[in-house]
Amino acid sequence: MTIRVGVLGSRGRMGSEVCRVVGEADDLELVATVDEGDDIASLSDADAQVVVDFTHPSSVADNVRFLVEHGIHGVVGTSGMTTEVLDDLRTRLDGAAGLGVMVVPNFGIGAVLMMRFAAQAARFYDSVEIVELHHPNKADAPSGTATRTAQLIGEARSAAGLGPGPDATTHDPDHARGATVDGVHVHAVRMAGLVAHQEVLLGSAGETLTIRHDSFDRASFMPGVLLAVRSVVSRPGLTIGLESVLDLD
Ligand SMILES: NC(=O)C1=CN([C@@H]2O[C@H](COP(=O)(O)OP(=O)(O)OC[C@H]3O[C@@H](n4cnc5c(N)ncnc54)[C@H](OP(=O)(O)O)[C@@H]3O)[C@@H](O)[C@H]2O)C=CC1
Ligand SMILES: O=C(O)C1=N[C@H](C(=O)O)C[C@H](O)C1
Repeated sequence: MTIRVGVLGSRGRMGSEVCRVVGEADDLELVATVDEGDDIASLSDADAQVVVDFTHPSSVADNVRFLVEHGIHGVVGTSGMTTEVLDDLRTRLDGAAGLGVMVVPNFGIGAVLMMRFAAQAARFYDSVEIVELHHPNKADAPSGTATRTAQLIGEARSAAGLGPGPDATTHDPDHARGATVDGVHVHAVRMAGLVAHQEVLLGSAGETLTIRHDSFDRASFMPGVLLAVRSVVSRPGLTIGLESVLDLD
């Protein structure tokens, strides 16, 4: 059975790639494309079954609400879905039998593994910090991937009974120590020439471990996007990340 797919943010860096790979897939049909200024109703008018969102952190929550209200499955790559928005979405999906939304902080298979490895390593180290590095056109900081990684590390550290890492800083008027997400320092670099990269640095007496992932091309995200599009139709409710469809859970 062919899945009817719509794309939100279709003229953007990610959305345009998604349109291309969906168009090339034998089991998917691109039925609607929407970008800034277009009417979102064209997604429901075209009877899209699954819509992929790569828009902007300021619009993604409203977009997903539209999808749920119209009985359309969602695959969300856009960053900036807060805990409050996710909780609200979970509640809405509870009342929408059979409908699924996947919110995926990073579709790169290597990035999913990096997050998993970082969470596994977290309990063995006193210190952990994240450095995320992106192209300079990125709107938000820290990245969705870094935020998710920090949450997973924070959960692993609390489950292991670990408190904050050692840090004698008492004076940091310009926030040189970066943002703090779930107790983990996150540093954001924006630089011409980059696409999407992240290092997780872990340290204890006499050693460090660095886990690094690099997306050099947006092609790296496409297998994960296609996997989510094909999976979401049989995954009711809210799914966060690709881990469960990759059998990592
Ligand atoms: N999960 C993942 O693996 C990945 C996630 N991302 C995330 O995806 C998002 C998009 O990234 P990227 O493609 O680089 O960004 P772009 O700015 O290149 O693309 C976003 C597109 O969406 C359009 N847009 C903005 N608001 C709306 C709206 N309300 N309805 C329809 N279209 C809209 C923009 O139009 P205009 O330019 O006119 O505003 C633009 O064409 C970001 O949040 C980014 O972090 C990116 C890569 C991978
Ligand atoms: O804006 C990007 O480019 C990316 N955004 C996502 C994020 O915020 O983590 C995923 C990836 O890092 C690329």
